[in-house]
Amino acid sequence: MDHFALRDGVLHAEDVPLPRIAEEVGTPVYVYSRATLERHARVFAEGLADVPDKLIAFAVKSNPNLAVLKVLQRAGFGADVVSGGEMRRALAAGMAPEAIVFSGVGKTMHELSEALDAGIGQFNIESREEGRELAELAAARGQSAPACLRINPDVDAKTHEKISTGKAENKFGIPLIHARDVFAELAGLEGLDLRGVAVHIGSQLLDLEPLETAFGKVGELVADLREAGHTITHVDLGGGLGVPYKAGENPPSPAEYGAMVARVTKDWGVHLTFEPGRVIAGNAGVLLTRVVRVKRGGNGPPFVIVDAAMNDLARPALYGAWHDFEAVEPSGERLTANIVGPICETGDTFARDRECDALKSGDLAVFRTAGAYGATMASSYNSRGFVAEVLVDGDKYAVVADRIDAGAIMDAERVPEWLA
Ligand SMILES: Cc1ncc(COP(=O)(O)O)c(C=O)c1O
Ligand SMILES: N[C@@H](CCCC[NH3+])C(=O)O
Repeated sequence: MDHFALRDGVLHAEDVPLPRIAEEVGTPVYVYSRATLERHARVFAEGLADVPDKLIAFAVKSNPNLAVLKVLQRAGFGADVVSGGEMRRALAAGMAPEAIVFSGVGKTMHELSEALDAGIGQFNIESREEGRELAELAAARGQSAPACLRINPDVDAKTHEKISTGKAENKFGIPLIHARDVFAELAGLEGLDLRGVAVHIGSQLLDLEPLETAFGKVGELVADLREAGHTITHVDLGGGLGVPYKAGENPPSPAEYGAMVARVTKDWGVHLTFEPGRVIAGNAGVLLTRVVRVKRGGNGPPFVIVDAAMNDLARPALYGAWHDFEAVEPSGERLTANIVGPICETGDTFARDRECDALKSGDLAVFRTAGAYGATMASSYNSRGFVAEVLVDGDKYAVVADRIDAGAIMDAERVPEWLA
C-alpha cells in the first residue's frame, strides 16, 4: 500500500488529505508518514533475518526529527550519530545509550567526552590521532571506550562524488594499508576496547557490487587481525542503500542486500551493525508547497514559482538531484516547466524542462522522496526561516517541528553597543 497516494483526485498522506495540512499548518511543510517509516523499518529488518546478531542503527543525519526517531526507537532501532547534537536527540527519543554508534572524522574532545558520559555503545574511530585522544580521555576517567576502527577500502561506490566516502581520496576512515598497524597500536591502549572494524562507502548506492567488494575487504582484514592475535567481535557495515527517486531507478531491495550480507559474512562470527538512513526515511516524506505564481519564460518553458526553496530542500541545488514533483489535485493536464523557488540565485531551481502536472497560482504540489536529507539540510538563507514538519498517523496528524520564522532567528542576534 502506498501511504502517499491519490484518492478521489486528491493526494493523501495516509488518510489525511494534504490540502487540510496546507490549510491548517501552512506551506511549505514537510509531511512524514508513520506507517511508511514503520513499514520500511520492518522490511529492512526482515531483509536481515538471516543475520542473527545485529544492531540496526538509524542514521540520524538523514532525518533527526524527534518524532521520527521515536517511531524508529519503537521499531527496535538504535542510532548512528555524527555529532553531540545528534547523540542528544537519539537519547531524547529514548534510544538506549548502548544502541548508539558515533561516527565522523571530526569528533571534538567535548563530543567524545559527552559520549563517554552517556555510555554509548560504540565509537567508530576514523584516525590514529582520534583513537589516541579517545583512549587518553577514557583512561583518565577509568573508562574503556568500546570502539571499532573505520577503514577506507578504496572502493568506488558509483554514486554522486559529494556523497561517496570510501575512495582513497575521501577523508573518511583509515586506509587499508595502515589498518593493521593502527589497529595494533590502538588495541594496546588502556582506554580503548577496540573490538572490530567499520566501513561505509557512500550513500544512494544503486548497485550491490561495490558494497560486496568493500565487505570482502573487511572480511580479509578481520581474518588478518585475528591471525595477528586480536579478538574481533564486532563489524559495522554502515548504510548507503539507495532509494528510487524517479521511475526506472531500481535500487537493490533490502531482501537482496540482506541476502548478500548474510552470504558474505556467514563465517565471520561477529555482531554486525547497520546504519541505514535514506532507505528508511527517504520515501516516508514529502515537501508540500504552494505555487506562488507562474511566470512566462524568456526563450524557454514557463517558471512555476513555488513557496519552497533551496534553503528548505537543498538536494537539487547541491547535487543536481531529481525529486518527483506532482500536483496535489491534478487536473489531468500536463505542462513542461522550470520549477523554481523564490531565492535570489539561479541555483534555486528544483527542476528544468520538467514535464509535470499543469499548475497555477495557489495550487498545491509536493516534492517526493523528501523524508531523508530534506529538513535536516535546511538553512535560513534569504532569511526564510525553517519550515514546519508534520507526522501523519492514519487519519490524524501532529506538528512535530514548529515553523521557525526569520524573526525568531533575528531575535538570537544583536548589534554590539560599540556599533549601535
Ligand atoms: C557513517 C555513515 N553511516 C550511515 C550513513 C547513512 O547513509 P544512508 O542514508 O545512505 O543509508 C552515512 C551517510 O552516508 C554515513 O556517513
Ligand atoms: N546529504 C546527502 C547524503 C549524505 C550522506 C551522508 N553520509 C544527500 O542528500 O543525498
